[in-house]
Amino acid sequence: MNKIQMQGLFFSLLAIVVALTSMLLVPANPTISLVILAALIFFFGVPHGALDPVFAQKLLLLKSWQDWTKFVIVYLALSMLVVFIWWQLPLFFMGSFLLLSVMHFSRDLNDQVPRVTRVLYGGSMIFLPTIFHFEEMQNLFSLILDADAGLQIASFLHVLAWPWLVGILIGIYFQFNRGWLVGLEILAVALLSTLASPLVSFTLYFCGMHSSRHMMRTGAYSGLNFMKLGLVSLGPMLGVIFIALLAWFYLPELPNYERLLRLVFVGLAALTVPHMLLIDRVRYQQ
Ligand SMILES: CC1=C(/C=C/C(C)=C/C=C/C(C)=C/C=C/C=C(C)/C=C/C=C(C)/C=C/C2=C(C)CCCC2(C)C)C(C)(C)CCC1
Ligand SMILES: [Fe+2]
Repeated sequence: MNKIQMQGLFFSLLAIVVALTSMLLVPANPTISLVILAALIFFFGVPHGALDPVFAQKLLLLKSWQDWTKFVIVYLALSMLVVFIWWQLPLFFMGSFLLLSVMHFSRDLNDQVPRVTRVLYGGSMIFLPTIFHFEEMQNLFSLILDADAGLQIASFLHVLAWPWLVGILIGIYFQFNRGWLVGLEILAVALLSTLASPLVSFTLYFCGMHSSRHMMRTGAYSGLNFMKLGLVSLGPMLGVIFIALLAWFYLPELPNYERLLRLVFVGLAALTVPHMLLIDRVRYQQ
């Protein structure tokens, strides 16, 4: 079993345990839970994007400091454009963000898995929570956008959730026949997103699967060891802290829960666009 397979196995077992025990957990104070989840996302999820310079250097052939400056400006401009769209066209913003996320998450699985199964896997984090946690999902989307848009998005996801579940169960069945471990990974993500509360399931998936796997692949792609990858990510992580502090003060005066929720999800959406544009190219050139 190679390192990626071990990561997949470890994540799957943890996700299944969390999914099955999540019903027994007593609901905690929402603001404190959100602070803990946001910290986990920051320390274990965001660093996978902070490694984007590794890909940028190889793919865009960045050499001089002028090249790097241009890269940083374009990256920041794309992120700012996303924030502008959230502000002006909330429904369009969320629809596109969710669609891009499905495509982005589907790349956790390797190319040997049929595309339709990968897409079903990538969307499970987004569609399946509306089956048993509709109200919580509606509430979260309403806080990030507004009450109207929140209801529309959650209802749309809810309509597709059952067919999505049936589709993914069929995908899991076929995948188990091809290779049990990938089948187990898909099953774990499907169980986690259906049963656990949406923010817990997203955080565990994002840190334990999406981000961990991407960081391991980045190590293999670049040949850099853990220490060197840490050094590469330091600059972008400091950049993110700086931008997050600025954003916190510019966000309108809202209750802390709402403010933090917006910071996390609008922030992730803003970073997703340049991050995806870069990571997509890696796929095509490999
Ligand atoms: C390099 C660079 C940098 C940095 C960067 C970074 C650090 C990145 C990162 C990136 C990242 C980090 C990415 C991420 C992604 C993410 C995603 C893709 C997500 C998704 C999500 C979702 C889809 C969700 C959903 C939901 C909601 C919204 C609500 C509730 C429920 C749920 C959960 C379902 C800077 C800017 C400094 C500068 C320039 C250069
Ligand atoms: Fe990513």
